[in-house]
Amino acid sequence: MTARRFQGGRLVIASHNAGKVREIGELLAPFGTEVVSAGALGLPEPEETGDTFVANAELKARAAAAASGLPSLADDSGLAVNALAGAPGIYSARWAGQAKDFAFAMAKVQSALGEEKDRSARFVCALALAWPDGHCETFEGVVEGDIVWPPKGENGFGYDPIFLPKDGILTFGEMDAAAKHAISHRADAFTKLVAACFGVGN
Ligand SMILES: O=c1nc[nH]c2c1ncn2[C@H]1C[C@H](O)[C@@H](COP(=O)(O)OP(=O)(O)OP(=O)(O)O)O1
Ligand SMILES: [Mg+2]
Repeated sequence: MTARRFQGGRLVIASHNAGKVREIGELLAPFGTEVVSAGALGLPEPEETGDTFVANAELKARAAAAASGLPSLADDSGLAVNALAGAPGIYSARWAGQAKDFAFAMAKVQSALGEEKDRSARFVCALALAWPDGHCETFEGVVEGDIVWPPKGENGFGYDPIFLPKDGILTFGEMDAAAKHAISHRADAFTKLVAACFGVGN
């Protein structure tokens, strides 16, 4: 099955996370797509009742497309730590609580790991592009790495200061945007989305 192509016009970024909205804008910049965020349109933040990243991305994209009447792109992502059986996983945002306190969420990851030797983890990103008629395309990306402590760097968002990508020397929190986009889970998912829905001749 070939994917449905994005035909141009306005695209809703169906996220209420400013860090994500910024990164998605940077990743879409080369395509000249006119974007508007869910927040700017005053769209509600749907409850994330899915039990996978893909299910939650689909649910957010479909809700935004139905409410706005525009194609909508959602991102559901998170940090999965191997020694914690994949936690916080789809609960990554919820670990930061109502206050969205990621210093607290990062400390929770570190204390859950304790003396554990296996600090391997991955960031996962599911992207869903939904149209107002209910059609939806989904893509997944991943980046492998390790949890480090203490947190390092002021760049990025969320758990970036404790994520050291495999074979890297800087955490995502220390990298500039371009360096993160060269390897991130979000950029990996984007490459697949672009090839399927924005590419020439499919
Ligand atoms: O590149 C990343 N660098 C650091 N942390 C990250 C990243 N990508 C996801 N994360 C963490 C933090 C985020 O809060 C959570 C996603 O949770 P998730 O529900 O998908 O997003 P969200 O609630 O923050 O915004 P929204 O649902 O409106 O898009 O995983
Ligand atoms: Mg969310």
